[in-house]
This record gives sequence, C-alpha cells and structure tokens, in this order.
Amino acid sequence: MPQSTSSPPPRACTDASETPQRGTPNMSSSSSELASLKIKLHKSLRQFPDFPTPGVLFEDILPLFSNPVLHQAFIRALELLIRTNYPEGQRPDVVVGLEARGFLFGPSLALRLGAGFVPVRKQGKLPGPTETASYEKEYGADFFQIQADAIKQGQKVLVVDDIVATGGSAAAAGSLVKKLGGVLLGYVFILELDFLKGREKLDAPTYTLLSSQSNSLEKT
Ligand SMILES: O=P(O)(O)OC[C@H]1O[C@H](OP(=O)(O)OP(=O)(O)O)[C@H](O)[C@@H]1O
Ligand SMILES: Nc1ncnc2[nH]cnc12
Ligand SMILES: [Mg+2]
Repeated sequence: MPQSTSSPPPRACTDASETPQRGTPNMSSSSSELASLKIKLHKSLRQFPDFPTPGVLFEDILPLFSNPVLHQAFIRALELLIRTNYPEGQRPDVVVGLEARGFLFGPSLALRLGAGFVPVRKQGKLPGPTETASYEKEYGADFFQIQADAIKQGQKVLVVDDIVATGGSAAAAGSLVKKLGGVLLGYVFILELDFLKGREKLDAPTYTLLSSQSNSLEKT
C-alpha cells in the first residue's frame, strides 16, 4: 500500500492552553467555548432550602463532579476563565484552595495552569509552623491556617473556592497569602451569593464562573 506523502490536515486548536502557530490566541473562540460550557454546568447545580440552618438556601455544587464529562467541562471552564482574565506572564505560580470544597477542584486547576497547589485548612490540621486567621462566614465562625513555608516571597497566587457568600472565608485566606509575602492576583469562585456582598470584603480582582442567588431565601 503506497504511503501518502501529503501532510496531515492542520489540527484544530481546541485547547486554549495550546499556542496557535501564528498570531494571538483566538479569544472569541475561547469566549464562545466558555459561554457554552457555562450553560451546561449551570444546569447541573442544585439548591436545598434551610440547609444547614433555617433561612439558608444551600447551593450544591457536588453534581459537577459526579459525571466525568461534566467534571472535565468544569475544569476546562475554570481554565478558560483564568486564561482569558490573566494574560501570559501574569498567571499564578500557586493556586490556594480552601478546605473543604476548594480542595475538590483546586489541584486539578493548578495542574492545568502549570501552577503549584497549596491548601488553606481549618485550624489544627496542618503540621509544622503555621499562620492563622479568624473569620466569620454565612453560617458560623472559624479559623484558617496555612503552612508558613507554603508560599515564597513574591509568588503570584490565586485563591479559589466554591462559593463566596459573606466573603469572610476568602478574605481570611487572602490575608494569609499576603502574610507569607505572596502577591495576591485575585479570587475565583464557582458561585457568588450577590445579596451578601462578599466581594466587597475582597481586595483583589474577583471572578465567578456561574451566576447564582441574588436574593436571600426569605425574599424569593
Ligand atoms: O463567604 P463565606 O460566608 O465565608 O462562605 C463561603 C464558604 O462557606 C462554605 O465553606 P464551609 O466551611 O461552610 O464548608 P466546607 O468545609 O464544606 O467548604 C463554602 O464552601 C465557602 O468556603
Ligand atoms: N448558601 C450557601 N450554599 C452553599 N455553601 C455556602 N457557603 C456559605 N453559604 C453557602
Ligand atoms: Mg468552604
């Protein structure tokens, strides 16, 4: 059988992490890919009234992980969100994820971005020297810790978590990053509870992947 001498057809650049051979990345194809991923992802979310306490409308993001196709789409959407908002050279060296739900996707996202992953954990879970910050959230108060050597002076850091409600948890994590000498690039969340105005507590650019509650349970 004679071998074909013609070169293979050019491969479509379907991954924003691939650098096109000429010119700049195709931003409009990234944004249309992101828009269609968001629609698919949003449909999978669920809400539970009065959990964990009366008056709270609980946003359940766990279905994003129960199906591998959806999970893949979710991580891809986060990657696109970050690549479109942070140009090359200004991308994170470290992704910081918040215990517990920020651990579900922080490490996968860090790998996609070629960044390290560092956990912020609830008090008493991390060995060795730690820094601590107290915080209040939508339904309680707690302490967060980070290992004192987890971030090097000047490293660029992105804080990720599932939800920003009052912003207490994320603001505490941001303060820990800065205490260690990290440069806080911003915050990325899946959902934001607009009516709690959490982003006002955050002193770095804040991005949310999907739209969510703009009213409390009592008002809906
Ligand atoms: O903006 P805030 O008012 O601080 O609330 C948001 C935080 O609350 C939840 O964490 P929680 O510690 O309740 O649960 P988890 O351990 O399941 O992440 C959520 O995962 C966010 O981390
Ligand atoms: N309404 C909510 N749903 C899920 N997680 C939350 N964390 C804080 N508020 C929340
Ligand atoms: Mg949490």
